[in-house]
Amino acid sequence: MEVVLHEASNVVMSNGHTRESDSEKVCYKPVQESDLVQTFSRLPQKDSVDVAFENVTYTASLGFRKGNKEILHGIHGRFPPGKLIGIMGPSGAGKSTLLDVLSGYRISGIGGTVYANGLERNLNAFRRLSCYITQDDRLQELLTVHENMMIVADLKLGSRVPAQEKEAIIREILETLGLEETAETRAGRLSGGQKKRLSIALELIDNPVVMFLDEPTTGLDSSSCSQCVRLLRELARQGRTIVCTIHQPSATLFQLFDLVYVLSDGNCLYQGSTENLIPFLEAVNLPCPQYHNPADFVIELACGEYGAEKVERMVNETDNGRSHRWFDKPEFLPSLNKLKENNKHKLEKQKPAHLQSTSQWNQFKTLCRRAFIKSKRDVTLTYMRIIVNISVGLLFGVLYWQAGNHGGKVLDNYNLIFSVLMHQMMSPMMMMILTFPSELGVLTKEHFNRWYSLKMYYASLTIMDVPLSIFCCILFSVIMYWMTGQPLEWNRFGMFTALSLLTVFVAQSFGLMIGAVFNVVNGTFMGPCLSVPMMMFAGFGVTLRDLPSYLKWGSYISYLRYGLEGMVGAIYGLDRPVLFCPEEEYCHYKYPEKILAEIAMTGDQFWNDIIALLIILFFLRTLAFVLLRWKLYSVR
Ligand SMILES: Nc1ncnc2c1ncn2[C@@H]1O[C@H](COP(=O)(O)OP(=O)(O)OP(=O)(O)O)[C@@H](O)[C@H]1O
Repeated sequence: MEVVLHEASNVVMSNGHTRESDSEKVCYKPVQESDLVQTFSRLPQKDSVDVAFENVTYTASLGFRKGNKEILHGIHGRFPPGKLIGIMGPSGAGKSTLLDVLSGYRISGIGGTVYANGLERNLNAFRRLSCYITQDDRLQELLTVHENMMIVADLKLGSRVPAQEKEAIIREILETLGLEETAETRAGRLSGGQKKRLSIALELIDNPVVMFLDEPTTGLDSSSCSQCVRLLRELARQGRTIVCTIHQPSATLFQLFDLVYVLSDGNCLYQGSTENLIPFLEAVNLPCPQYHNPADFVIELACGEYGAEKVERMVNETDNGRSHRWFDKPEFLPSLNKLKENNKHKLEKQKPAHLQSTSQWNQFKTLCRRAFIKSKRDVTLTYMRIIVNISVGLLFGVLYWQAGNHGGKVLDNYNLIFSVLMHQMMSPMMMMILTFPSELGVLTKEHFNRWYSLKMYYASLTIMDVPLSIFCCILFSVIMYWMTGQPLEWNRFGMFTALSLLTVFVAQSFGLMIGAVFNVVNGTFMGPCLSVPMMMFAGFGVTLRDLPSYLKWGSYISYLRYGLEGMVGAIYGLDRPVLFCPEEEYCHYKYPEKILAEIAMTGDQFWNDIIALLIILFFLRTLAFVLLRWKLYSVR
């Protein structure tokens, strides 16, 4: 399929005239059954959507006792299908906020009504037809363009579409977007314009009929900007409603938009066709100076450079977006009531459905596959984890050489057990705190665009790390256990390793909980800070017997306490015989019961410790999920 990017149909001249080019001019017509998105023949076909909004307000909370701030002040608007619509305005005018409200990304602090085809928007149904492309391209940079597309095809189309058909869909989209040459290039190595096109391509897989794009041209050079806007225009021509915010477009870029919606400080200054902007300015007695880019001029007006009274005049003329007078052929614009009549029967047929298009199992499988490819591509962290575990194991081995079977080195061995716990706690926890926050941006975008449910993302995140964690833990335990001369009995080694592994999993969950809530800087501070009480209550410095009664609760919630108690039991419990002691030495703790009594442990609590660690693990994993969910929704 060829790349077909039409030239602009009308060129706006600064004298207010428009020059018609040879491409077809699209008029508004009522949305009907036949208004299907025709291009991308292989994609699921859907009806076009006419988006309208009335009296929309958005009030942001400024924080505890700081009150609220109204950002959008009861604006109205109409975004018909088949049009490329640009939301323009100076910085801080409320463009992104309006886009967030219309796309359904913002869910709190909103007033007014948003309509889809004349019917009050049902948020979930609307989200199934739309997508949101963020300003920063949150892509899987380690995956190639084709892999990215295939993963999304698997997530969105599932197994009901055969692999061959998916390949054909991907090829069609990549060719249309001019990305076929880069199919085998990693997303991280693409140019800015290519990344933007890939972001669009990924969303096109399930053929959304409404596309919201936040500043798609930011960071692109003029030729990539124009290529990107032309592409959006072409996608709009296929029946989609494409709404994007745009900062200050050049005259060439401006003319590519069909409709513009100009905001100034949360009010609508102008709503209408691009070519009607100049006549509109003349009508409000603010003619655009000759040879001046009308887009620049209207932004200058919106900034208040020519006085607040002029802004008010324009807001009054458009009736804050209620007026459709400046649309191209407004007489063809169907009324909301008419749209409602035409689409009422669809509302009745609507069945509640999941936001995601495929089964949970399919999402889980695909996310695991993606995580596997990513870990194969970037093996640095994997190697580092293996190397750290080998090095620390060797270091402990050398430092505490054969301390485990020596009656004179029991206290050293006790210190070693605590150090092992420190190692098993700190590295997994810090790894999660440092890596997880960088995933949040991508997760927010993909989750909002309904690629997968949070549950399945979380399940794949939990499962995918298990094999490497087990491998690293066993590797470390074997080296350290053997070199430090711990009792060479399978059951003791098994108990020791099981407790190490559970400590690793609990620490990972603890790190995930912190990483889900805090950014890297705050998390790096909070992680070790919150770990200090865990160490204090582990029974290492102050034995559990000597803990003041009012602090006893601390020992029940410290997961290190169960790790320490269990490991000491595995090494010195189970009726271990008298330890080796050279004749010339005095070995105070050569009877294992003596050390157990000294540190107030019985050595037979293994199963209790395992159960306690499992309960803590379950609790922390659940809490981390709840916090992650809260984090994802709190920003909205
Ligand atoms: N959650 C919030 N709390 C407080 N103020 C907010 C919040 N969200 C947005 N604002 C304010 O609302 C105004 C509009 O913000 P918005 O991001 O929509 O502007 P914009 O037109 O997209 O600007 P830019 O082009 O610079 O991105 C700004 O003054 C911003 O500071």
